[in-house]
Amino acid sequence: MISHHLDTIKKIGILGGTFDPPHLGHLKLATHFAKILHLDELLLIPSGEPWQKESSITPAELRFKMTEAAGVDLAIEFLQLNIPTRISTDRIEMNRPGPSYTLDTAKALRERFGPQVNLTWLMGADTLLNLPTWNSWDQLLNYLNFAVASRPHHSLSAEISLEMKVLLEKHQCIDADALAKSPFGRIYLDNSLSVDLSSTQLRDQLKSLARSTIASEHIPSHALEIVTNLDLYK
Ligand SMILES: Nc1ncnc2c1ncn2[C@@H]1O[C@H](COP(=O)(O)OP(=O)(O)OP(=O)(O)O)[C@@H](O)[C@H]1O
Ligand SMILES: O=C(O)c1ccc[n+]([C@@H]2O[C@H](COP(=O)([O-])O)[C@@H](O)[C@H]2O)c1
Repeated sequence: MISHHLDTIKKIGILGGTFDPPHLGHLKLATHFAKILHLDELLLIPSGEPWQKESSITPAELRFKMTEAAGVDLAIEFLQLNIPTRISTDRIEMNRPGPSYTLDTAKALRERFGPQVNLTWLMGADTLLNLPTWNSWDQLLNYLNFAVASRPHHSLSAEISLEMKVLLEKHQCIDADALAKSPFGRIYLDNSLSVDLSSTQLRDQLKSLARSTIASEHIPSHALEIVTNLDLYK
């Protein structure tokens, strides 16, 4: 009876990022969590004003277009893998003026979807390590769960701060199912991903002569079309 009720709770995953540009690391993260968390929906949310990034980032509208295009590649992958999660790219942070604070987004999504749904913010290990620098970070778990994927060069065990240890002691759950049962307030650490890719590395590679060969292996094809057509990152 109880488990039947829990199975009917809607599960929404959120992948926020600068996406400058989107890459296969983002797609693998999304695919992995869509599968193991049995997500009904996945929102890709390009940050409007990523206040911790350099000022030289690509304009938000172009990053949105690339993210939306990457969403098409992701949808094709989901179809091939029989993952029923619906994907959308959301303007919520682009429509809000000022620095993009995740807490504002979390509150707005909670309003939009209601108190019952499972809202889970997907992230790589680097993001969890950086969390204590975010605006009002200690309030985020009142609205969201966190699903955290391992990422090369960002070791949680080696780099974790004392405040993050305290947070994990209080909120960490043992498996993906436990997280899926709670609308907010849980952290699940997952060790199965190891994708050695970053947007920074790709932007550097796109400046080089071997631009097209390198990029096509690591940037989803519809997003790469925009990069190529607009000659981005040269
Ligand atoms: N290779 C990866 N493995 C696991 N998580 C990743 C990977 N790449 C990005 N992510 C996660 O995706 C989210 C959005 O990342 P973002 O758009 O900043 O990409 P990035 O590659 O980290 O960019 P940059 O190199 O510009 O910092 C973050 O939570 C980040 O941890
Ligand atoms: O809320 C904050 O202060 C905050 C600070 C840094 C990053 N974030 C969010 O974290 C997500 C990943 O960020 P980034 O910088 O790795 O692209 C993205 O959705 C950002 O808006 C949020």
